[in-house]
Amino acid sequence: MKNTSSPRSLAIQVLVAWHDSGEVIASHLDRIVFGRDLPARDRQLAVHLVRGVLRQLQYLDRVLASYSKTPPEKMKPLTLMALRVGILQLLFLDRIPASAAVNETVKALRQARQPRWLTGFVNGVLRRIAREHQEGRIPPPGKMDPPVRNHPDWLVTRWEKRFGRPLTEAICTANNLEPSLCLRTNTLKISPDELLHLLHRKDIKATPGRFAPGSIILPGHSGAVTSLPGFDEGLFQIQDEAAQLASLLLGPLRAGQNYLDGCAGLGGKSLHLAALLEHGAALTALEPDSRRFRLLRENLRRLGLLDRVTPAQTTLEDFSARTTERFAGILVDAPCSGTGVIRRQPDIRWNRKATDFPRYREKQLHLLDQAAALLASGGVLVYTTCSLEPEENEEVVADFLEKHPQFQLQSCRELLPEPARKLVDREGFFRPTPADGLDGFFGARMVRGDED
Ligand SMILES: C[S@@+](CC[C@H](N)C(=O)[O-])C[C@H]1O[C@@H](n2cnc3c(N)ncnc32)[C@H](O)[C@@H]1O
Repeated sequence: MKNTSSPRSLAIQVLVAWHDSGEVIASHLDRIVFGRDLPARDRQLAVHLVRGVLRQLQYLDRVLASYSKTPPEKMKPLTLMALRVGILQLLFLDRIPASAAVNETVKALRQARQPRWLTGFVNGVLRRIAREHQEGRIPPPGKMDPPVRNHPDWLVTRWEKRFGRPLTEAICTANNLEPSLCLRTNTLKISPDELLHLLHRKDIKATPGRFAPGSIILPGHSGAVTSLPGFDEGLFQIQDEAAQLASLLLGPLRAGQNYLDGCAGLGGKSLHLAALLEHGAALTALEPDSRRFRLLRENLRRLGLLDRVTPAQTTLEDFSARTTERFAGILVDAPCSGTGVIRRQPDIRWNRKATDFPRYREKQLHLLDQAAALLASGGVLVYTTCSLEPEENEEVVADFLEKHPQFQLQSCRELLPEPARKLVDREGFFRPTPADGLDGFFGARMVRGDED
């Protein structure tokens, strides 16, 4: 498709590239939308359209199927994505007039040099859908027969077996809504109350989070996070409350002790752990991926934490092979399928296969084995994922404990503030789901006893 930069065109280009490559949507958004000099409004609309299509994909196709003789699965990706982007605007984006939704979508196809018969077909389908929607004849996803969940059937079936139907429905519903942005206050620089004041002074709607101390929710905020007041000064980081609570599971981070974040990524939890260190305690943060490591360093610098945290670009395996140091606590926030964060990364539901879970499990167990060897006697090992799947969570912990009988499971309950304790199950695992208004997470805390 020719590179044009209207928001509809860009959204269609991103979705086609995602369809053709099978790569995560973020890489295409980075290249096609963020890598371009665009007015902020256009960028926001393009992103909104992409994310909306991914959240409503099955529903959009069900609606489309009733207005087109060619079934959606037989259409060329470009036609299909344009129709999905068009229908999304008609059915979900009230602030866009129907005429603009239709005309601009058709224009994007013309700019992509599509033949007249095709633009005519798309125009006709979208106009009929617009008319029938105005007449109230298109039922919403939950009122379709059968209801549309906008998740692959295999995943819904798997969740229904474990969670039951009501909780599965609640999770799917939450995953189909744009979640609010959540901040973690950098309490080393500002108090949560002062940060709330600062946001309110700029007319930004902000409320304290329900579970994590120092968390702030920005309901309905859709602008760039970099333009929020206090971003450049490092007064906060973006982090869901569930992830904020997960860091607390390693606590308390005692004076004079050394701690390790074995899979630091961009530093979400390292930044938080750094703020929790008691006097003289230190944190080492490992991340092998060069792009992530660069962003980890940038984040540590922005929040003013480079004196508390030593970042190292390496794998846990290489680090373990080189060091003789033993740590009082290690966090393994392992790579995972991410089925708990589908509401923030809506493409995950379409990118995953059931056969992915055993592959992740193997890597997760391997990382825990590596971490175990680096832990001092009496040390704490915290294992977290943003997956809802047992293969990656309690089954990994069970395998690990069987292999390492010197470790004992401890309940996560006591480590969490009162409102968050209900997110811990009977076995002591931390297990929020999107139905709690949080990202889906898993956390286990294990303590190393005497050597065997
Ligand atoms: C779930 S992400 C970490 C997220 C991060 N803790 C946060 O809170 O933002 C997992 C990270 O593990 C890294 N990783 C993958 N293999 C690794 C290994 N062998 N050793 C250490 N880190 C690894 C990945 O590059 C990825 O950034």
